[in-house]
Amino acid sequence: MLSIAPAPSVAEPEPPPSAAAPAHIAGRGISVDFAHDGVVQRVLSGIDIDVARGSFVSLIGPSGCGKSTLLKVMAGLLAPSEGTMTVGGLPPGEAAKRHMIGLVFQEATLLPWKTALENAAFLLTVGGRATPKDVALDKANEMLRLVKLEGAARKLPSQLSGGMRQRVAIARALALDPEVLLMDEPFGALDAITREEMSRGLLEIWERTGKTIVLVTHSIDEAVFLSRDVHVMATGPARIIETLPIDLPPHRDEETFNLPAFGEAEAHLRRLLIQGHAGEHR
Ligand SMILES: Nc1ncnc2c1ncn2[C@@H]1O[C@H](COP(=O)(O)OP(=O)(O)OP(=O)(O)O)[C@@H](O)[C@H]1O
Repeated sequence: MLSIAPAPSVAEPEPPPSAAAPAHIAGRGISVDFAHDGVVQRVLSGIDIDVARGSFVSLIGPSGCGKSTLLKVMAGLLAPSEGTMTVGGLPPGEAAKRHMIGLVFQEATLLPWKTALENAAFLLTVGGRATPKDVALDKANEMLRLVKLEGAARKLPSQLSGGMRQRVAIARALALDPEVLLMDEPFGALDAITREEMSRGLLEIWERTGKTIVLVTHSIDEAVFLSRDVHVMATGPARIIETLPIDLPPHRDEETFNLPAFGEAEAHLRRLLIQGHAGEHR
């Protein structure tokens, strides 16, 4: 089980935002068009989304509906064709430049010739605001402790399991101390048990750090277990068809799966996804 060791310099979670607090991530009328052989395909259409500071939300929807595309707009990796996105009140590209955004993808994409520790330190050692190497390695060590991987600091990626590599990728993203963590199917390539362990570990990291987390996942269970809100997308072109607040106790553990509210949320999301696949919301 991925449990979390003390990490003294990590900020305590912030108090819950008041109803009047502006959204940490705010998208208004987001549309994205891609051109193929001169034909324009509208992938996202008029999406409005608000993510409160310190919240944990998931995006779920049928394969190919545009979840990753929406995450890329939040990350500043893709400019919307229409609409505006802000992160902490800034355009996402500007927020990314200020290290306000951390990214974790399905593949850990570690540098194979660097150790786990050096990989976790990597983003701190590149770019215009590079940190001195000893400071970067101290921070990376602290992050490896946070993801319970300090014992593997000197190992190369080829000597780590898939789950361990993904934990290094999470440590690397957290090392810059971003306000926002955007995660695209981070556990998609892992087996079911490792995936559950990683989910519980991620929840502990979120509870400790108070980051704003947006997770793209295909797993309804994972979305319900981890999220405060689940945004459900449908295809053709993608829209958010429902935002479901997850009515479960704030602290979640093994027992959470047995609560009636868990089963109800899961069944509701399953129905919405089936409708989304069938395009009933078009
Ligand atoms: N750079 C691109 N150029 C052209 N089309 C693209 C590009 N990126 C994504 N698409 C198209 O946009 C649509 C949405 O893709 P996206 O990866 O966002 O979906 P997704 O919901 O994340 O899918 P999955 O769940 O399978 O990962 C797809 O039809 C895809 O082919």
